[in-house]
Amino acid sequence: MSVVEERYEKWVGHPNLDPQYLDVLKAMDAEEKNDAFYTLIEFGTAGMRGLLGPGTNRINLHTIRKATQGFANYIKAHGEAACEAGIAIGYDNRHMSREFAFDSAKLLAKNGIKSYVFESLRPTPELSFAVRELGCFGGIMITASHNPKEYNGYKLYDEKGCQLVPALAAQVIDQVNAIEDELAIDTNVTPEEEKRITVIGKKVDDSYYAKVLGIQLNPEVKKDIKIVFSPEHGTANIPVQVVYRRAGYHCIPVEEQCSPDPDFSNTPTPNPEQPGAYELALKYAADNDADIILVCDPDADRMGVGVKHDGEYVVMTGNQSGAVLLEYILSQMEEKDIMPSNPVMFNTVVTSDLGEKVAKAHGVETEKTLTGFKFIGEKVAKYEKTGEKNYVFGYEESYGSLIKPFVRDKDAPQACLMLAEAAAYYKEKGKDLVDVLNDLYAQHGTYEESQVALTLSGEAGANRIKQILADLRKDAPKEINGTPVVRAEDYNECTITENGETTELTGFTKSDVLKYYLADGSWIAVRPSGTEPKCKFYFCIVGKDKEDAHNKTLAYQKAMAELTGTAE
Ligand SMILES: O=P(O)(O)OC[C@H]1O[C@H](O)[C@H](O)[C@@H](O)[C@@H]1O
Repeated sequence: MSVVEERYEKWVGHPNLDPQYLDVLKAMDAEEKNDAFYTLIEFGTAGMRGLLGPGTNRINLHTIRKATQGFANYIKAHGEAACEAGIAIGYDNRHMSREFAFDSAKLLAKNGIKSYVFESLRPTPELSFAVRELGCFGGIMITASHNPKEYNGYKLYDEKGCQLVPALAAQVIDQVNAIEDELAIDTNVTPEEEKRITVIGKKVDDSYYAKVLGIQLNPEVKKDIKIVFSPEHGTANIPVQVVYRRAGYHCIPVEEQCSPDPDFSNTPTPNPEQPGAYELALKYAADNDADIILVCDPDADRMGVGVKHDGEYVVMTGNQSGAVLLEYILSQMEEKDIMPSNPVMFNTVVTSDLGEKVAKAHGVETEKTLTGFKFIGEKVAKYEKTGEKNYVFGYEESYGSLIKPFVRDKDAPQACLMLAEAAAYYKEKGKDLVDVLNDLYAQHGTYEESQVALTLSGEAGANRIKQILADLRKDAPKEINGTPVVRAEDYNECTITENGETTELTGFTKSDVLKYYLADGSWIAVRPSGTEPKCKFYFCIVGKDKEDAHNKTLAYQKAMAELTGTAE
């Protein structure tokens, strides 16, 4: 019997299989079976994420229990104090999120570990906040963030409110892998054990909202702006609306997308990276003559921005909104003379260079990390301890940013408040946020950042993605679209190749990323997504003007597609 068959038979025949899964298992065809069982679901960029359904490669009660039992063993290995400090647990609006959260709490309770579970859905950043606010040993967030409705996921946090970085995740994974039978784990608790579970809500909310309101740099700014806001059926709804109300901003919610809905019924996609997320908000904006549009992903760690500019709405990329936020924050810090000593800003190796230039112009150093806000969270905690550098901002191209590090993950409620403040501030000066971006281009060069993400699902897709990277390694491009590659970085082999010489690339955990710097100041990077079945190509292209940058982008995109055999 093949491994797939063996695993499948074990699940179908197991007395502990949760009844909801039996019919689905029985109805699987060969391909579905293979996909559900060919591997064991793994931890990626942001924890464990996958399709909902039965199988070892799926998110379901049994794989979640296996992960939680592994986490419980890891907590117990840290002693009684860790079990007493307990784990904060949050969840979003997705199918099974609440069930997974309370099921995990019960399993922790059976293991003698306390937990603090939110009474209803909450943002990922609030969970990160709650970990430290409640003095917990760690946290669990049940969410698949921006993925489609068929997905769910499991993010783990350490006691600093930061998602587990690879070195810590590896310790948990060892514990998880040591569990042989995920179906044997049961979560029935005695009344005595159940006392270890505490339901939390308003008190933590109020502390979090107070902190969010505290980030304002110009609370007295004239709040003469209209904001259309969509939580995309997710967790941002209440927090963002409360924060706006308390701060005095006029926010027009996209009513159809405010109710928590696991099917995301009234939005084509809840992902601010995709145009569909803005469709309804754009209609609201036009009807209400709004100044800005803000949309958050379901777990409220990402924010997408639309801006009315010359009578039209322009949707910004994460690189653009990040650069604008950065410019606003740094310029205000300077103006108010509150820039800390040794200021540092964080972004990632696939974030546009524009941010680094903006930071430099304000005397702020940039440190780059791999993709995954956990790496930024880790640095925040490190520098807070050493006092060596002072955090001023962190963001990624994937629409996530963090203004103040009382949260150690991306925080959309904070970003929504600061973006509104920036819009109001510049409006008083006769500018919109696209004008601010254009000023940055004029000062630092015109950039066009884009991403081509190829969806390659299942085992075959995963292999294809590996092959694309392997082929690029085997036959490294010397030029792309006729422009010489002047430097190549391989984050897996840890090498830099420049002027025919290869040196060591240090400072990063090994990761399957390739980055090519071109003679015209542009760069292109390739990596597999760690949250979705996608191969991502990133383009950061510099041009003489917008048209030039755009034409070059199209040419580079075509050249990369040809080079990797991925042209349609
Ligand atoms: O490119 P991926 O591996 O899919 O990751 C894209 C993004 O996913 C999540 O939102 C993470 O929290 C981010 O830190 C990351 O940038």
